[in-house]
Amino acid sequence: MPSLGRLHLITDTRPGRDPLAVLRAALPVARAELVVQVRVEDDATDREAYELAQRVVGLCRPYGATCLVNDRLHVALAVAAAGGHVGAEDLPVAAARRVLGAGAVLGATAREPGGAAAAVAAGVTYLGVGPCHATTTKAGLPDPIGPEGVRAVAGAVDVPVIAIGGVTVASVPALRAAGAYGVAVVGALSASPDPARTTAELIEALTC
Ligand SMILES: Cc1ncc(COP(=O)(O)OP(=O)(O)O)c(N)n1
Ligand SMILES: Cc1nc(C(=O)O)sc1CCOP(=O)(O)O
Ligand SMILES: [Mg+2]
Repeated sequence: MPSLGRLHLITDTRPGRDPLAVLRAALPVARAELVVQVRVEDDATDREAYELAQRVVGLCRPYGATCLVNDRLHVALAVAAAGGHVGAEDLPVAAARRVLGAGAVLGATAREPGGAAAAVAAGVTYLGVGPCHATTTKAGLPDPIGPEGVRAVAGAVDVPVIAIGGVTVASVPALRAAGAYGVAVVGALSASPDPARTTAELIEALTC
């Protein structure tokens, strides 16, 4: 399995957003360091998810970037994505691993060390850990765990920890210092007036 990219861009498919424009700006900058997670709204159809994921796979290929699909693992298989991401309301990790196969990239959400260790034992490639900071992108999340919450998880597992939730360029150093291997962002890129520049800043903060 190739090494995991450090910058995870999660597609923002809320009304008025243009996830493919953001992706086109980020790809030439981040290249193989970019992991794109196709995440659609809950009320999106499988056909919509499939068509978006197909386009993302095609855009990622020339840059060696990785495409994952959130929740809908049948869509991941259908577009030959590199893998998928699951959380507490999705398929259990062991089942997701069986669906995707041994060679796939499989991420799972973890919010504390116990859940993280269980996900590792069940076969994840990486963990999405958060919410690190307050976010307006997703409702219904628990209170932010901050860098200290990331530190607790990172210290308990031996897979890459991807910090998520309210992550900005400014918050990356503290998250890295806490043991995060990389970060996942929605708003930091989709709301940026200059996504290419913000990508460069995120990559610099993640790799310096
Ligand atoms: C990298 C990463 N971490 C966490 C999540 C959240 O997944 P989940 O808890 O399943 O919530 P939804 O994204 O499905 O609403 C993620 N997607 N990516
Ligand atoms: C989809 C998602 N999952 C989270 C979690 O903590 O499980 S936080 C989140 C949204 C991240 O968006 P932004 O970068 O705009 O804060
Ligand atoms: Mg999910």
